[in-house]
Amino acid sequence: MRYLTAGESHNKGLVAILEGIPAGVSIDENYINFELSLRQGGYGRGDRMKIEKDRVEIISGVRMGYSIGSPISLFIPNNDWQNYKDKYHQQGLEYYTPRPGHGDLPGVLKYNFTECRNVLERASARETAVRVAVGSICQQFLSIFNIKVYSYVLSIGPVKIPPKADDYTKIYQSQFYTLDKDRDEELIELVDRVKRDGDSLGGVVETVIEGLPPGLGNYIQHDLKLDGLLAGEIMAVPSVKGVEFGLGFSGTSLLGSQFHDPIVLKDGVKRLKNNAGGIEGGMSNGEKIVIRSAIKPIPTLLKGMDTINLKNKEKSSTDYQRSDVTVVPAASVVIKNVVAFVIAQQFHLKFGGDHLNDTLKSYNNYLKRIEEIFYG
Ligand SMILES: Cc1cc2nc3c(=O)[nH]c(=O)nc-3n(C[C@H](O)[C@H](O)[C@H](O)COP(=O)(O)O)c2cc1C
Ligand SMILES: C=C(O[C@@H]1CC(C(=O)O)=C[C@@H](OP(=O)(O)O)[C@H]1O)C(=O)O
Repeated sequence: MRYLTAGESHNKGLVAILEGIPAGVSIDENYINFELSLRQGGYGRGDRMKIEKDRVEIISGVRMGYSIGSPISLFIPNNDWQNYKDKYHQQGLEYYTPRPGHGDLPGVLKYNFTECRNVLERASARETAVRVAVGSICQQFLSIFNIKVYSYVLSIGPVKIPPKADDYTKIYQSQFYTLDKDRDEELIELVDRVKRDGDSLGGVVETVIEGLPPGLGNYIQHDLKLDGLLAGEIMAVPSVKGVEFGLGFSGTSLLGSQFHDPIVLKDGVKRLKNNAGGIEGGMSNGEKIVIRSAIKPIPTLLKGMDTINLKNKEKSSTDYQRSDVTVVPAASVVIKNVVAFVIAQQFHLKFGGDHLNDTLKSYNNYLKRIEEIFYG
């Protein structure tokens, strides 16, 4: 299973081709659109989100609501194209002040451009919309096997907002940790203050994968390891600067006897705790996979940052049009969906099947074989 995307932030729209979903999977366009709307939300988004109303058009690979095994191609229009179409292919959109933290400077140097427009159009996280569409198809495939992926915000800037017990129902239903006006008052004040100051915020997202069998990924080769594959795909989300599994960095101060998770037989092989975060030796071990991702603050700042103007090579401040102040909630939706892609890919690699029924048969045989190891 693989996918590619194309599209620029202010051009006509975004495209993806997802290959490898077996035939016979029910594909609900409304669910894709629901996930797209979640990605657009979250406190701290900027004015661009008032222009866009992301909806997917499925161009191929689905007939009468079911996948047919052919590549699934997707299109999401950019509404902002209406404001750009007269000037997009003309002079006048040049951007000469590369923003620290964005792709502007390395992109310009790499491609021998004289200004940043070509870089920022594609480096923009606008492209994550179509990755969410891909991932939400993968989620629909995984849900047939009762595998769930969800993400929520743990903190924004210095303010911690870990979900309380009740919140998990909300997370399951909307698959998203919406900010609550009363409970998250401190956070809302923080975002408002930082916005007034012309600055931006990052934060931490947690992602959980539930219902995975043991044995996805592989220990036999470096590029087959599940944690490596997940980390690579998550790190490729714009703004993500760190990924940890289970206890991650905080586990480094523990002794081995405290860190590792004892194995017991209780309705199957289980662990008494999950410090490993569900992955050992590059394979799922049957426990929940728990991942935390660090999201850096947004690079485009109203108050500007020191830079060099590429036109006259003089010291300058970055130019500002508009920007998000924080995208931690939106990033949580993107991360959930890129994770869903990796899990669907690895699941299908292990169990195969051109038609869903073949995948189901192979999966059930595997579960039976594992059960027989312990219960005959
Ligand atoms: C959903 C989402 C929206 C974003 N919105 C903005 C934005 O409005 N302005 C901005 O400068 N960066 C924004 N970013 C972050 C940049 O895209 C990102 O920092 C940049 O592409 C550089 O990549 P890197 O942070 O991975 O190094 C956003 C990121 C995400 C995930
Ligand atoms: C359009 C989206 O995010 C954009 C990502 C982004 C960036 O630099 O990454 C910059 C902003 O775009 P603009 O400069 O047009 O306001 C964000 O709005 C989106 O998430 O759909």
